[in-house]
Amino acid sequence: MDFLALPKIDLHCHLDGSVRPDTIIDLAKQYNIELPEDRDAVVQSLTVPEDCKNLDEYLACFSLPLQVMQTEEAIERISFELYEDAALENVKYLEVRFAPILHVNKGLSLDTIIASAVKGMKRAEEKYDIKGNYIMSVLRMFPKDSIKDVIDAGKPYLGKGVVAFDIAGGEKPGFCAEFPEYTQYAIEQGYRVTVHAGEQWHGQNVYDAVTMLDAERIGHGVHIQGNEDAYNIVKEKQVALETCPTSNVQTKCIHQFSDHPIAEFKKDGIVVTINTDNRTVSNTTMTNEVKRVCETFGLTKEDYAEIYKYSVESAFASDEVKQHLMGFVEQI
Ligand SMILES: O=c1[nH]cnc2c1ncn2[C@H]1C[C@H](O)[C@@H](CO)O1
Ligand SMILES: [Zn+2]
Repeated sequence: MDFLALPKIDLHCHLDGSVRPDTIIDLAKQYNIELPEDRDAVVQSLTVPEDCKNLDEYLACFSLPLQVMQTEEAIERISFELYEDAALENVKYLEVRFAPILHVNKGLSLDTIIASAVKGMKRAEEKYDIKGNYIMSVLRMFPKDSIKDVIDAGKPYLGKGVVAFDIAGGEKPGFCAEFPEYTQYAIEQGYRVTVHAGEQWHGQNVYDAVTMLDAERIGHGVHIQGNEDAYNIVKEKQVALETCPTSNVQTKCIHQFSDHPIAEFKKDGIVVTINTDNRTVSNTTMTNEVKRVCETFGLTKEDYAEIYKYSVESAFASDEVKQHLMGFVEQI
């Protein structure tokens, strides 16, 4: 298979984890933000170390990108460049997520932050054969008082570049109990819902995210393995798992790539998708993720076509866009 040429879909990609290192350097110089001593050191600070111990250490790599992403121009540019990078490797549809509340440090309003991200995406959609949507993330460890503000700020963009609500950040057992009020509010406003769960070993969080938070998709979800209730509900309800295999190895969600359950899940009728999570932090691309999954687990073109179709079906896109994306299946 020519993995670069294959049509691809990425449903789980963080904006702040997917910034080009050279853009960070450029913007940091412009804004007088202190940088590590040379380009290699910048790349090192943005990319997860080989011996990363857990998700919390992984999340430390977001500090520098977030420092530069505090102006309209920076957010618009980074959004455009992410869609451009994906388009150039034949990603036909990309859902990008980020937490608007992490971009208010220099006084931007939530509206300006969201508008800038959407504007960069629209500019790339005009230039390249790619379509996209944004997902508004909130962080589990942050104070809850701004969550509804984020949901309200994204509402005018629903169907115009924003589609869904997500809960991200470090994962603790039982976190879902704190969030039904917020996912319910998001659903009432017209958002779709996806939740990061079952990434740091807590399969029960996946069950809770589906039953308590009405999550339609789950970010990662790897740890349904070992939790019968979680496994069964994901299978029965055909909840799509947004798996991000390279990231899962780095955060120690799994031990090594060949231990990833994606192929086993697929064989058993679970809806699996292949995604990047963070192109820069995880030092990956969709081409790399699809190649590694297909080669490690001996997946055929037909297997990949099925996974591609799962991604189309579970995308938070309009029917028109889904139909357009289905048109690429024959290129697989
Ligand atoms: O894989 C992840 N799990 C949980 N949280 C994550 C992951 N990747 C990124 N994040 C967090 C850090 C970012 O600052 C935030 C919004 O994109 O989402
Ligand atoms: Zn993620």
